Amino acid sequence: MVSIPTISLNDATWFPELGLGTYGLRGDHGIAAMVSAVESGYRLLDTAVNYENEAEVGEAVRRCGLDRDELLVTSKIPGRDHGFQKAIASIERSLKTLRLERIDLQLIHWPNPGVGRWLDTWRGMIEARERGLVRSIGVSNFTEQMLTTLIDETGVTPAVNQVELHPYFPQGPLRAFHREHGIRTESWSPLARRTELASEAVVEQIASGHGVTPTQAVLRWHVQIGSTPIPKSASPQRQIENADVFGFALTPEEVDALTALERGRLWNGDPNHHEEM
Ligand SMILES: NC(=O)C1=CN([C@@H]2O[C@H](COP(=O)(O)OP(=O)(O)OC[C@H]3O[C@@H](n4cnc5c(N)ncnc54)[C@H](OP(=O)(O)O)[C@@H]3O)[C@@H](O)[C@H]2O)C=CC1
Ligand SMILES: O=C(O)C(=O)[C@@H](O)[C@H](O)C(=O)CO
Repeated sequence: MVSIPTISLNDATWFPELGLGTYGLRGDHGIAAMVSAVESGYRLLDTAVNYENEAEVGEAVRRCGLDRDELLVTSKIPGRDHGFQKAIASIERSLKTLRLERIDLQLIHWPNPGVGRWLDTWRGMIEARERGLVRSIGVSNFTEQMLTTLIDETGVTPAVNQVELHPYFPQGPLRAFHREHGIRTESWSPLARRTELASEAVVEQIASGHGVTPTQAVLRWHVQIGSTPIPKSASPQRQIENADVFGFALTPEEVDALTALERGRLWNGDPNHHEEM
């Protein structure tokens, strides 16, 4: 079993330095994959209303037999549920589907600028936290400008911003903003969804120097730039490989060499334009 270290979020709750993405993990196979991840040491399961697997995530939490307080579940409000009351109702539906009494980290999945209600949605999440439905609140795919508005208008700083982040899109300016405001960065598609990243010469070279796999070198890079990666894997073996990145360290030069792979977003997901209902 791998021991995954934790950090403190800006609301003084704990948060792991690495978690499990669950997009595409559904049905009995999905539950088994999540349970095996928890048995390997994962303590954070990342879901969303739109993944249509909250029922499976809740079942995995119950089946793995750990004390509920030892596990964190993240879910995300979709664009169709934006608005103050609609956000609260969305969270209540998620709790019902999960069959859990609390969501540990609730995020706004995408700002959906065309809907134009992310600020009201944030206010709804603040209310949901006050009612004890969720423990921590954060956002996903928010820009510096949007984060500034949330903070200025409500006085509540998101605990987390989960964004596309990998060596091809290292998000330097956004990470600097997060650091300045005490927002934890979380990396989605941390392996760039297994595009050619793992076979980049520089990744292979760094990995072989440490006696680890290219995937482990990439995940270690996330840890060292201060972002929590949530790699998805359905395979128990690959889950262990992905989590086993806390026994070696990249040099600052190696971190920089991976960051230098930057070439931009891999998908058409600019939060200023992307709409996802
Ligand atoms: N907030 C947002 O807007 C978004 C959030 N997310 C979240 O981020 C999570 C992770 O991102 P995702 O897009 O899934 O992409 P990842 O970068 O995590 O890549 C997942 C792919 O890599 C493969 N893989 C995983 N580990 C290994 C390994 N060690 N060796 C070889 N192949 C491997 C997986 O296959 P296999 O399962 O067979 O191992 C899968 O095909 C999602 O599951 C979701 O929870 C994702 C997109 C957007
Ligand atoms: O997986 C998620 O959480 C998403 O939001 C995806 O739809 C993501 O936006 C995507 O796949 C973009 O191509």
